Amino acid sequence: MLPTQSFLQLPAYQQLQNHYQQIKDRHLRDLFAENPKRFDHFSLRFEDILVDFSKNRIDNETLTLLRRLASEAGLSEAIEKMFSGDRINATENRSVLHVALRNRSNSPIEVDGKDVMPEVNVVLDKMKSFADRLTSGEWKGYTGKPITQLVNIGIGGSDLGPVMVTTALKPYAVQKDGKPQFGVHFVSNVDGVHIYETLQDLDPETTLFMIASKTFTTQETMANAHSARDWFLKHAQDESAVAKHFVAISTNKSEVEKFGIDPENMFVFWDWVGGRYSLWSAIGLSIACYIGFENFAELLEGGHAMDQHFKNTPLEENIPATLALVGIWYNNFFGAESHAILPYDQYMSRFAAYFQQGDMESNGKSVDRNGQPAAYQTGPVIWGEPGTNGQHAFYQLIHQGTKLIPCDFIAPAISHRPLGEHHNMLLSNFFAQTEALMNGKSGEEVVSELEKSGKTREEVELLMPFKVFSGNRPTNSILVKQITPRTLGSLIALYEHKIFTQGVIWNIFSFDQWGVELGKQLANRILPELTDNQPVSSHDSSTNGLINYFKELRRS
Ligand SMILES: O=P(O)(O)OC[C@H]1O[C@H](O)[C@@H](O)[C@@H](O)[C@@H]1O
Repeated sequence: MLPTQSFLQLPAYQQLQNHYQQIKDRHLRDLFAENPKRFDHFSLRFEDILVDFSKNRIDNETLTLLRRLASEAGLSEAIEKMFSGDRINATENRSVLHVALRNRSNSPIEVDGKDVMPEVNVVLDKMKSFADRLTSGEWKGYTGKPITQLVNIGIGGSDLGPVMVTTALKPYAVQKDGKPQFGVHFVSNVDGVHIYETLQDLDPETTLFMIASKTFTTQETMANAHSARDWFLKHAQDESAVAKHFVAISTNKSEVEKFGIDPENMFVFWDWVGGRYSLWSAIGLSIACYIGFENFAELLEGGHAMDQHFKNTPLEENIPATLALVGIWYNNFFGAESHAILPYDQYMSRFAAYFQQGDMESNGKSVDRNGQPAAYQTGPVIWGEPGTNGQHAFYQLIHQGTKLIPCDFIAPAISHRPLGEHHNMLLSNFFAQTEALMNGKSGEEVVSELEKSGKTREEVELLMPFKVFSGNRPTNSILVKQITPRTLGSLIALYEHKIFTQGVIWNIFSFDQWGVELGKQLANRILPELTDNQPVSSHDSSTNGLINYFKELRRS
């Protein structure tokens, strides 16, 4: 690995620190008053997606310096390396090519001198033909009935993407008799409750399990897959029936065979696809079956279009880079520790959860690419819920709490389920929230409001401080025409590239995830200790105490 320059040593970092001193006390209200064209200057469009980042505590100088930071960190070289198959995931010695999975131009992308596109296309064709056979009813269960229920068994990257996309694109589900043709279910947690509850309403004759695991060794997924197989065989009583009801999605052929899944029913992907970037690969099989392959291809198209934008657009107009830089501004200069993603679309209810993995597993790192401790903040805590639910839960803290929480508000102009005034009501909240967060409400405004409502002078004085909103709380607004497969593909890719850009600037490796290993190792060590009721003494006093109390409780 070549030594890389620390984030803190980038010349623009120092300049930004000085600039921060000038801007930190400026109020967004004043920035807007000074520049009536602020929206025009600080918003970007991509197809029908509008990204308004004008309600941020930035001016032209901020953006100039942030862009300089990106250039000094070598962002364009890094983009070039990713797209050309360089092994940028250095700690695992792997290329990072989710962009190849959605490379609809089909231009060659090489890993070690070999174009990966032909094999990508072979798998896409296999997915298409499988989805078509399920939909047409040609693929039948062991008693000759067509499949009606799909169960994806996977966790992390082999679960969250398909969950999020099938939820977001439910209006595109393949229809039969006026209803989605397939029920789609996701089992991830090793808690037996998850598989138990899922199987309750399923009929083994019409259920198809997709065992999704890059490694095919993940404890949770293997446990759930074996329980599903046991449940299935209890009914089918015939091993040969498994082939009609279990398919595998993995990079690990030998483990798939060991499990007993016919290699014919295996959909492969490659080590250059990171788990949290894998919904575009065969991991998206449940998506392709549920919404139909044409719509899945549209999702890929949308992702590809955003890839082209990211790769070919100068920093001044580059949407993922701009959102990344604005995020760095708060994370590293204002000291913001978290970032909220707030979709005003019920179908997008899992979007924030999806990017909890996407962002936090990628950029939750404290060692830089030189192997040195990163003496600065890296990835933020990502969280969020759909609007308007969040408003009645945690927005209090965003509006009046002591923490600065930059937020992304996302909304479609057109609802898939227009119903009376619902969508206008939803969108009025979307617009109102970012306005309120920006402007706040001053002491004078509160006093005049209270006086108008007939409060006494004493009451006004008492209440005033609690009703003041300081405002100056930053937001991005992302407004799209409608959440279509293409738009969703672009939005996902937008966030992926935002994460990538931030990782480059923080000089960290965004595509490994060593931090998930230790807990797994220790759980494997503890599991055999739980088989009997003998007290344990091999751990620290807290862990011993907990294990021993657990044994006592289950015995009594
Ligand atoms: O697909 P697999 O191999 O079952 O891994 C599932 C998940 O395991 C770990 O938590 C991490 O490595 C994740 O990135 C991954 O998505």
